[in-house]
Amino acid sequence: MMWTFTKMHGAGNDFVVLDGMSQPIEMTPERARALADRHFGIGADQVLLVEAPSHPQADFRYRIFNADGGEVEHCGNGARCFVRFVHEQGLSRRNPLRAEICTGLITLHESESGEVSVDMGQTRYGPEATAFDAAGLESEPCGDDTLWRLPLPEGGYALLSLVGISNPHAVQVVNDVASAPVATHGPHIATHPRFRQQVNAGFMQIIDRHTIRLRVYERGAGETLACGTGACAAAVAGIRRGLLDSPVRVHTRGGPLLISWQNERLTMTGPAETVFSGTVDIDALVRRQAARPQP
Ligand SMILES: N[C@H](CCC[C@H](N)C(=O)O)C(=O)O
Repeated sequence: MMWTFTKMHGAGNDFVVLDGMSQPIEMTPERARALADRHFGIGADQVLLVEAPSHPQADFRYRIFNADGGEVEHCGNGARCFVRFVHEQGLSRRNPLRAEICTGLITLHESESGEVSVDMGQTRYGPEATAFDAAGLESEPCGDDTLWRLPLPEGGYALLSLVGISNPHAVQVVNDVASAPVATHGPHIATHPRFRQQVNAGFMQIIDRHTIRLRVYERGAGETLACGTGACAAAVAGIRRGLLDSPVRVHTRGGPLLISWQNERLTMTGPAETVFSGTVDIDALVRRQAARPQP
């Protein structure tokens, strides 16, 4: 079966975007993995699927699949690309758009300059918001936040803020993101059994009260050049810890994002880029990848 797709990115976090309105698309973990594979497929951090909504007030349903094939709750950079895609493909001229995600509705607005602002929906905190098993674990208060001491393989512990932006985040402060142990502590935290649904592991460096640098080891994708929900989680954690004030400019390896958090309303603003479009024989792609010799 031939699928038309568009390759896009938001601050370097890249996506395969599919219009499930004009073509019959049934997404499976195998198909998402095959599309996202950077050597045998198209290559992306996530696959985004645009569908007709089931919520009466939504314009579209917006589904997100990580490179490992898992369907997840939210993707901030993807949301900006989603609204650009809908407008570019002529699926709707509405602006702002209302998209249905698993926890409700988010509102997206594309400005004349091409920047996109997203009302990121609900923000929650703590173990309940991140499916974290805190039993028997030490914690410490920090401003309005609670920091959890997650033991590290080499001894010591990571001091984590737990934030839900519909998807789960564990954020820590580091002295220097460039030298932070993202490649080792990232997967340790992201796949730690205490996180029953795994977690996105954020490493933020405080520059001043309105500026941070951030790296995120993403659940189901590994380190990405940018993570929109991760930028939101880091800004919220920093504000709750008393280290930051809204708005927060978040410098990621793929570019800057602006996060505003006022009266519990969380807004992210940033770029969305279309790279190319194409067609792919999805069944042949999955078949070829299934036939690959195992190392
Ligand atoms: N890896 C995330 C989904 C993508 C989030 C990120 N790409 C963003 O821009 O928010 C998760 O498993 O919750």
